[in-house]
Amino acid sequence: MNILDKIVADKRKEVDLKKSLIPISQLETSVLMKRTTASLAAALRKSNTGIIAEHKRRSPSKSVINQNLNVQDVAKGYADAGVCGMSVLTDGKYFGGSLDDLVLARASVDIPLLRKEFIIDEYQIMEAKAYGADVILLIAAILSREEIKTLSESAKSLGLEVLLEVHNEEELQKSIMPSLDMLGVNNRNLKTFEVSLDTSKTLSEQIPDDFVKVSESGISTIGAIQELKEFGYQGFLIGENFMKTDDPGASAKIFIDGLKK
Ligand SMILES: O=P(O)(O)OC[C@@H](O)[C@@H](O)c1c[nH]c2ccccc12
Repeated sequence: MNILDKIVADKRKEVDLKKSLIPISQLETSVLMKRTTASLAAALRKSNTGIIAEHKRRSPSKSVINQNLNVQDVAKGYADAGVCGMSVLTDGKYFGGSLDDLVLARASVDIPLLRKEFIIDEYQIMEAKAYGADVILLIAAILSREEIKTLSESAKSLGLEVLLEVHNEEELQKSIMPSLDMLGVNNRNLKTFEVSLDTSKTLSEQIPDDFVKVSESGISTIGAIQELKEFGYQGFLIGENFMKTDDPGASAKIFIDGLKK
């Protein structure tokens, strides 16, 4: 079994367990259910820099990245740096994240927050809203077209935006539908962990113009962003490059200031 299949198999068990312990009716009582959400797509469209900065403690590809940070400090640091949005990993087993990280980030900043998770069930979308997300990630590699449709429509009905992630042409072609807001191209193959920015470059022309294009993973230089912009990308998801430092917010600020020059 490849790593992605393993993650998804574990996720199904986790979601089934949580559903039986914390029913949706309970999630609905969160005060965060009633709030108006912020738009990441709009923030990216009007930005010249387009950085979405991620909170990621560890990953299956890199093991430990940084376990010593306080998520609220990271969130405030990213917001002060001028990012368009923040991505918060909520998977525990493989990425060391949690829904607590999301809710703590929500309590600290007003910028758009993306729940970075392996979403396979509408229950997780309810959770995303109840714990303060504005945007959810859907990964085409683990979902059928029908599932992408149901899940994205359910997100939209809660006022959440949808970032759909693809890694190849087949995933892209099966996924295009109006209930998506942003199309992300993951430069990292989630099955092999190979990273190449060429993935974003090759797929860019097949992404219809009505979606905001986001390039994800393996981005560490200003030059890379300048190049990706020429392929029509307006959003850039960066995790490790910031998280590996002692002060991810300060690192993001230096990076964003560099982009403005
Ligand atoms: O740390 P990086 O290489 O800058 O990558 C960030 C982000 O793109 C990556 O964490 C990611 C992209 N898609 C995912 C799906 C699940 C988990 C993680 C991811």
